Amino acid sequence: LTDLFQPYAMGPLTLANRIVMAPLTRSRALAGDVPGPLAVTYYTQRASAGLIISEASQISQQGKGYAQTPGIYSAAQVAGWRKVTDAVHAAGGKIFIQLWHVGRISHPEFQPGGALPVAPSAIRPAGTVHTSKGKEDMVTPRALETAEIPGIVADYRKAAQNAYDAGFDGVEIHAANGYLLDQFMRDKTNQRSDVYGGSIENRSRLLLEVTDAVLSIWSADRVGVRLSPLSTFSDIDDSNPAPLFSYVVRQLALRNLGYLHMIEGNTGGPRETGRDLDFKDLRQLFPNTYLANNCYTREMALTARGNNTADLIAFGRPFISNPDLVERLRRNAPLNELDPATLYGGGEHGYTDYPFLDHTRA
Ligand SMILES: C=C(C(=O)O)c1ccccc1
Repeated sequence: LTDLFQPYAMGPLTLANRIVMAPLTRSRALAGDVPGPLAVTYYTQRASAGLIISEASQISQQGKGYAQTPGIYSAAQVAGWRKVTDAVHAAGGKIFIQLWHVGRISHPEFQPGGALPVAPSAIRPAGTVHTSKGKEDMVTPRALETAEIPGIVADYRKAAQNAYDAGFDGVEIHAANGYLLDQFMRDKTNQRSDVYGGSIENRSRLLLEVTDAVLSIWSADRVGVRLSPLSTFSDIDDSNPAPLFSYVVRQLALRNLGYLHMIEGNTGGPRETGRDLDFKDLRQLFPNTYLANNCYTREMALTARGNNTADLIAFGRPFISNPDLVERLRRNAPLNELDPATLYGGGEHGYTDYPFLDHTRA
């Protein structure tokens, strides 16, 4: 018998079950990068998740790297998100927002005044970015001055306050998948010689300063951090991830954060990378909730609970095509297939029109 579908106490919150909707970029924000009415429907349809973590939401325009991703730095964005959180709460759900700064994974088209994207060091990422002109190579970013860092920390603090004003139940700091905070932590992208570069302590400094800024707004039990120690997504990597992420997890544990959200393996798969890092070791360092993610199936989630290798399991793509994923997993019912053509951009097709098991619900 499994407890996967039983309530779970996470600090002041009681989650209806141990199934979490992972953050999923859908590129459907409206003008001003405001979540629109379809977002209200989309998240409300999925409110049966024990916890919803919103799509990554940029803390400033500088933190934006993709078309139509929502922000959490303007009054209009806060008002848009308020409609989402009110509707999710009315449906009995719980929702955190993921705070995002893309760093170098961007393009001047998205940047204030057409400026270069910013990063710990001026190292051009391999890969392309979708701009209005189509797929373009990414550019060499500008290395941030040491004096600019406090301003970015302040942007995270303000975004955390905005998240509170927008009615979220908590915030997740996005420190995964090769974006700004990950770029600072990993030595492939951070070759700074100031207090934010070189040693593990220095490369982890920005994440911890951001975490402390968020903790000046939110109680620790409503704050999570997402990490992807072995991911190479967005051309990120580190020469020695085990000691780096052991240090980071210990530091997050000292802050008594509500949860650690771990992408186990390479983002989107494979889970096995052959690298010398054991996620069980990282979990042992963290006393509170461990939220495991990356290609989990129903069987893997049941096994994870059976072996207690994770407290909560986050599902991404399955939640896109199955608004009632929890009920389908509970019944071991068939899952709707994901339509990759409607993952990013567009309107309701592939967003709010996936069917429920009991077809009475639209
Ligand atoms: C925020 C993302 C992440 O964390 O990987 C993302 C962004 C664009 C496409 C897919 C995923």
